[in-house]
Amino acid sequence: MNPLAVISPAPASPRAERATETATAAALIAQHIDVHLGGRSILNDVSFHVDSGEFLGILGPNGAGKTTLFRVLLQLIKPQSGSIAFPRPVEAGHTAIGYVPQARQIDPELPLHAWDFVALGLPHAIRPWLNRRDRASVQAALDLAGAAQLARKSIGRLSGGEKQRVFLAQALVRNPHLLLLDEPTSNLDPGAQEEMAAVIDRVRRERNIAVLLISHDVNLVNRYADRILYLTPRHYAVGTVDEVMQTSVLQRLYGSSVDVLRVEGKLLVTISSDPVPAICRH
Ligand SMILES: Nc1ncnc2c1ncn2[C@@H]1O[C@H](COP(=O)(O)OP(=O)(O)OP(=O)(O)O)[C@@H](O)[C@H]1O
Repeated sequence: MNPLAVISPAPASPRAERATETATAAALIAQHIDVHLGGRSILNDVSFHVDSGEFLGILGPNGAGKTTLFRVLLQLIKPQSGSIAFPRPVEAGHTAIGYVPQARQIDPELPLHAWDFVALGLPHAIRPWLNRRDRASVQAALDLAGAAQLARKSIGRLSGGEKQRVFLAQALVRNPHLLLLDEPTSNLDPGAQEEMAAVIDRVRRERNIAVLLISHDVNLVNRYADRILYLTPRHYAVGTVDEVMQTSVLQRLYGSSVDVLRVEGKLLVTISSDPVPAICRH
């Protein structure tokens, strides 16, 4: 197994050394993150890094702590222990993180064009006018997200896939080094999921943005992610899809009988239960 693929808990020092080795290209280094909420351990000694321009897929069952991890990275939750570093210096006109939260609800009657919705992501959006540079930033973000043709449409009237592009544009408007995307393809049909993932992949390549994308679709992630972080309530693994999506690795993560099958080039995860194995929703 690649030495970057780790199962928690693991000895502390080798991981710390690896994080230091990758510091030059890293957009994010998280080390030994522990989070307790409501008296429960949610994240247990989680360490990983993401390089600039890298696509890290985040998988795991409901309640594993994926969104909690994003909230930690956004500094909305302070971990009980551990450290987070964003090694890339944030130049003028850039920001460290762009974020698209999970399942954002928009009133269908909201009288706001997609263009204005993206402008709300600017640092000084609440003012009577936008200057030329602000307007250029909004247009560039819409172009990058493949949403330019939606600019003058009401945000509430857009389809699910169109809205996701506009959400992505808003997250891009301040030129982030890191994009946190919480299930941006959920509730989309397979074609729209594929389109959205392809747009995200293009964005990170063109702009050298590190992408962290939470998804329950291992096959979608498999097509685009350089590596995955697989979280379960007690343990985690990080590495390439081939390294992590193995029966032996998932059995250690889940602590139960799990099978990873490859059927016609697609990954299928089943949790064995009597009498019929259940297909696992990550
Ligand atoms: N503020 C809080 N106080 C107590 N428990 C919390 C809090 N926030 C989240 N949790 C719990 O932490 C666990 C992880 O939640 P989280 O939303 O991070 O999971 P997730 O992996 O993103 O799940 P899903 O795939 O369903 O979105 C859940 O059991 C949740 O109930």
